[in-house]
Amino acid sequence: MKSIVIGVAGGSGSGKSTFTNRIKKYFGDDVVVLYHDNYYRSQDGIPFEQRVTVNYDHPDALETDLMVEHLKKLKAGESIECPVYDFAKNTRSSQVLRIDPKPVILVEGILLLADPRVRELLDIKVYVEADADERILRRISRDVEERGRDMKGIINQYLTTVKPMHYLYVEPTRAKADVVINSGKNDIAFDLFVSKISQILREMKQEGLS
Ligand SMILES: Nc1ncnc2c1ncn2[C@@H]1O[C@H](COP(=O)(O)OP(=O)(O)O)[C@@H](O)[C@H]1O
Ligand SMILES: Nc1ccn([C@@H]2O[C@H](COP(=O)(O)O)[C@@H](O)[C@H]2O)c(=O)n1
Repeated sequence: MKSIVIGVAGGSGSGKSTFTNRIKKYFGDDVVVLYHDNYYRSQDGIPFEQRVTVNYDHPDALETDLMVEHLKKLKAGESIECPVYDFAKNTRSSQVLRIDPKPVILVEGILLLADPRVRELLDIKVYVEADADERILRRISRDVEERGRDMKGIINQYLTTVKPMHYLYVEPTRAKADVVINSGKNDIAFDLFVSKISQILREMKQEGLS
């Protein structure tokens, strides 16, 4: 099976998942999503109090080697067993997720475009942009509602690591993108991607490649 791989990067809270999930919902079984977040390193060896002090916005916090290996396998038509990250515990859960290859592979993550090995595997590179104040406001709601965090911790993490790492590692990768979209809820960008992906799927089906 031949696949097209689309990478979606951008700051935390920019709307990457919103955009990616909308594409996934539209195309259903033709699309698989690989979340770089699931490749955050296991912290089982250190106590919880120490886990909350880790810099999760530095490239070293992620096991990108494993994601690159998995992405290569998916591209080669092989299934993978993806780790599943538990944000409330700041470590990997005991679950793994079997992911089967599909004609469209979406890969999503803040630091996706920071790694040349990942960039090399992407056919289309997208950067989702949003103002810093909107990103932090969205992150506060999301982290409280879905990631088991409190305000004090969110603010401290934002000021000590999230913000400085964003300007050091995430924002510079905007220049590596083929397409920069303003907000994950951008209907024009969504329509353009639907039409591009539909065209690619049609060509793959005509050539008998998917
Ligand atoms: N353009 C937008 N307007 C309002 N809320 C948004 C917008 N984009 C995303 N959100 C909300 O912000 C939160 C974070 O968005 P998400 O897509 O998960 O960001 P990311 O994956 O980049 O961290 C979600 O609750 C989402 O519904
Ligand atoms: N244990 C962890 C691991 C990561 N984070 C934060 O997640 C952010 C990336 O995910 P998005 O869905 O927001 O793109 C990143 O900014 C890390 O700070 C965390 O808080 N805890």
